[in-house]
Amino acid sequence: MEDVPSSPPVPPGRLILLNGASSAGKSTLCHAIQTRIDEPFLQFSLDFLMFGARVLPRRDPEGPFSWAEMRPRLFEGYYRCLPAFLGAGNNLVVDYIIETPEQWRRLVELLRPFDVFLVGVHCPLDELERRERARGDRHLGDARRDLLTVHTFTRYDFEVDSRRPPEENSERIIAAWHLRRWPGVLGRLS
Ligand SMILES: Nc1ncnc2c1ncn2[C@@H]1O[C@H](COP(=O)(O)OP(=O)(O)OP(=O)(O)O)[C@@H](O)[C@H]1O
Repeated sequence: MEDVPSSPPVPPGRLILLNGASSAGKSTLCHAIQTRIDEPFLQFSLDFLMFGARVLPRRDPEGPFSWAEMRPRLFEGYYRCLPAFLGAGNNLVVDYIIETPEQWRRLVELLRPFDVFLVGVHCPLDELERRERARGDRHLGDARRDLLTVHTFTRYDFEVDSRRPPEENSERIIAAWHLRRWPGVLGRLS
């Protein structure tokens, strides 16, 4: 029987993962990276499932669905998408707010085999709260709550001060990404 020609194997995609408090400017930075970097990166944010595209049904306190029940399933589903996209050869630029050690452990477990560049996005509380108020689409107090813990779970491959313009920070992140060492911080975690 003749061999059926198969496609050459696709190398896994690379991940640039931005962690910082709500309103730190992560999504803005993801977009700035995407538009400047010299190869395609898909932006894939948990926000796309939470705030857009009618993925979630109603979740006001009176129901009819229990957000407390749905939340861990939604998050776990999102986490599992990341290695799926990377394994299929897609580069990803992702923003995330690490909230608990369990979340971080799960992400490390799923992402350890991949080339991950971990970026801490820092912003002081007064500026976070100014942005939070100006946006009007975020719950006031989320940024303050996040800031207490978000940077306590891991070290980073690179860090930025998000008071700097996103154009400047994205250029710095891209330059550092090109010079990254292997494995990165996430890959060196046990
Ligand atoms: N460097 C910056 N200087 C001033 N404002 C900024 C800067 N970066 C982002 N912003 C503004 O801050 C707000 C929040 O930005 P963005 O949506 O990127 O934050 P985020 O970290 O992704 O937030 P969330 O996690 O809540 O989705 C937006 O109104 C954005 O225009």
